[in-house]
Amino acid sequence: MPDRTALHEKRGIDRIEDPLLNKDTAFTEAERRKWGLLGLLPPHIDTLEEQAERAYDAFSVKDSLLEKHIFLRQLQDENETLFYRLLLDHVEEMMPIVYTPVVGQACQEFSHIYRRPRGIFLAYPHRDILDDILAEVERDIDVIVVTDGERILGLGDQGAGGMGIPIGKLSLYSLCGGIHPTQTLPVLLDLGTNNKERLEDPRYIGWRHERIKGEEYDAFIDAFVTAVKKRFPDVLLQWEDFASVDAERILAKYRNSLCTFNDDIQGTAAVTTGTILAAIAAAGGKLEDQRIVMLGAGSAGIGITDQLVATMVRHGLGEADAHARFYVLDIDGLLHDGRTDLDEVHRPHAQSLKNLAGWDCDLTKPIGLADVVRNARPTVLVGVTGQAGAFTEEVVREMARNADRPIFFPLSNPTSRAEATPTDLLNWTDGKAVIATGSPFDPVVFGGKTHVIAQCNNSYIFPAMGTAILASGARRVTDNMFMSAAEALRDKSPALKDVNDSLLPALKDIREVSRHIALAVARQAQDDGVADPTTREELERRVDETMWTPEYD
Ligand SMILES: NC(=O)c1ccc[n+]([C@@H]2O[C@H](COP(=O)([O-])OP(=O)(O)OC[C@H]3O[C@@H](n4cnc5c(N)ncnc54)[C@H](O)[C@@H]3O)[C@@H](O)[C@H]2O)c1
Ligand SMILES: O=C(O)C[C@H](O)C(=O)O
Ligand SMILES: [Mn+2]
Repeated sequence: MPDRTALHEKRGIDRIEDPLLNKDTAFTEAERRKWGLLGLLPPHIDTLEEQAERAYDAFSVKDSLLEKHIFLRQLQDENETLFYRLLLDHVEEMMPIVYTPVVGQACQEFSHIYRRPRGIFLAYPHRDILDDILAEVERDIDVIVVTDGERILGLGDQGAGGMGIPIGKLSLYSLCGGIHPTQTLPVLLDLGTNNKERLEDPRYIGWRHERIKGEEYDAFIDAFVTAVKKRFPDVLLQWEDFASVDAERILAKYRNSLCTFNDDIQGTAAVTTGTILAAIAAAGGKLEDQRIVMLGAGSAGIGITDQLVATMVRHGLGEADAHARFYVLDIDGLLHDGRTDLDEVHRPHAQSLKNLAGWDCDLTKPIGLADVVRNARPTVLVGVTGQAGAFTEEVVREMARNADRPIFFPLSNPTSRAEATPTDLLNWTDGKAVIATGSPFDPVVFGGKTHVIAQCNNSYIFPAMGTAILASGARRVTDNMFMSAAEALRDKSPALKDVNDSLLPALKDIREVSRHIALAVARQAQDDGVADPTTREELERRVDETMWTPEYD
């Protein structure tokens, strides 16, 4: 635990204005006297519960989702304990407001709804003094989430507005994983933006410049990582919403030199593997018997395919046989070994043209999704394109002709980017579709049956990853840790007990689920030798100790 003694000495209005110390109307009479707060506060003394009820009333009268987001963000900046108490009391209602999907709109509108700063903005013109900037952070930090804002959900380049994402992700570290908010730091690397609308917007708060790329970009990232290692040597550094090429290069370069992971690649892979395993187990099948189409070959698509291949290999399949079960498509169609435009990351995922002999389509032209589904007769279709409607009616109906319980995962965020809606999927498959989405959707009633739609979002994984790493003192993040997370999530699937139930546990149980995953991951870190061994009881004790519940000290 960091030493927060110095911060605790704040008095008067400074104490009220510090969101980590503020109790507002819940300061007791004794505290008001001790800290010079008498007169600054109205005389009534509330409990935290009463404050949460008042805050909920105020939240409820806001008439747009963005207004609700602004309200909650403001509360977070005023009183973090109350913010998290309120969120925990209303997880299902409020998580979509502070996180996906509304956070997407908040990033797009960031410069217009901006109230006050949170976290650290590291802009390119300050590239020589990143150390000095981080040295000014008063607190010891255990978790950083960093973005350069270039691929914000499926909404593209949002420049400095991308800061909404690290803020939202870290809110979930505290809400779901129980990491104390004092220990978290959102970071925005401002290397410019190529979003014309932002550049032309007089209100834009970012560095008004086209994006820096190439060697200068890499040097900036290197200076950032060096500065982080110097100021916070043991920090967990999570990369989020970078363009795919940068995401992969950065992860490969730094994953063995500090405790770090990329959430879009690895967190997404773990949640999707866990959810697919649950879907298949619930239907009585085996992963290694599936034929899987991955629509989208970016960070998410490649990360998910890699982990599913690794899972099949763990289940006894040879690596080549496992790869042959996947059909991965990018914007130019199916990846196959006849294509000359594939890079190193994509080549292992290319189908062999030999395997496609006999396909009823022109193999010399780009092979689209409809061709793949007609010929390969897949049982699972995952969408990670950022393209709404990419699962067309034709494709979905074809899937339903070939599989009893076709599995559809339109995972793109936010809601407006989902490859298909659950309602369409159920209509087009006569209710046979097994569905999980990236953004939250309401349950759908079809044929008199209510289908609860699981939200297959990396939010089931990354907060637990943080808890596990802090509790175990892990020094690196291994692939096995993500495998353990996926399996631990699968084991919590309500569908394993009742095939008609949701594929994933309800968000109201997210703390319990995160704790379960965190324990599995922490144990794996020990088994992998990246954390020091302890007894199981000791590890459990540390996980529980790491998980803060929002209460006033
Ligand atoms: N549910 C989750 O937890 C989760 C996690 C990560 C990403 N995502 C979502 O997945 C989407 C993609 O994320 P990413 O990081 O992989 O992005 P990315 O930009 O790295 O990759 C997008 C990929 O989709 C391909 N593509 C685009 N249009 C296509 C089309 N019409 N047909 C076929 N392929 C097409 C591109 O060629 C590219 O390979 C985003 O919308 C993001 O919000 C969801
Ligand atoms: O942010 C999310 O909701 C999930 C994921 O990290 C994404 O980029 O879409
Ligand atoms: Mn992301």
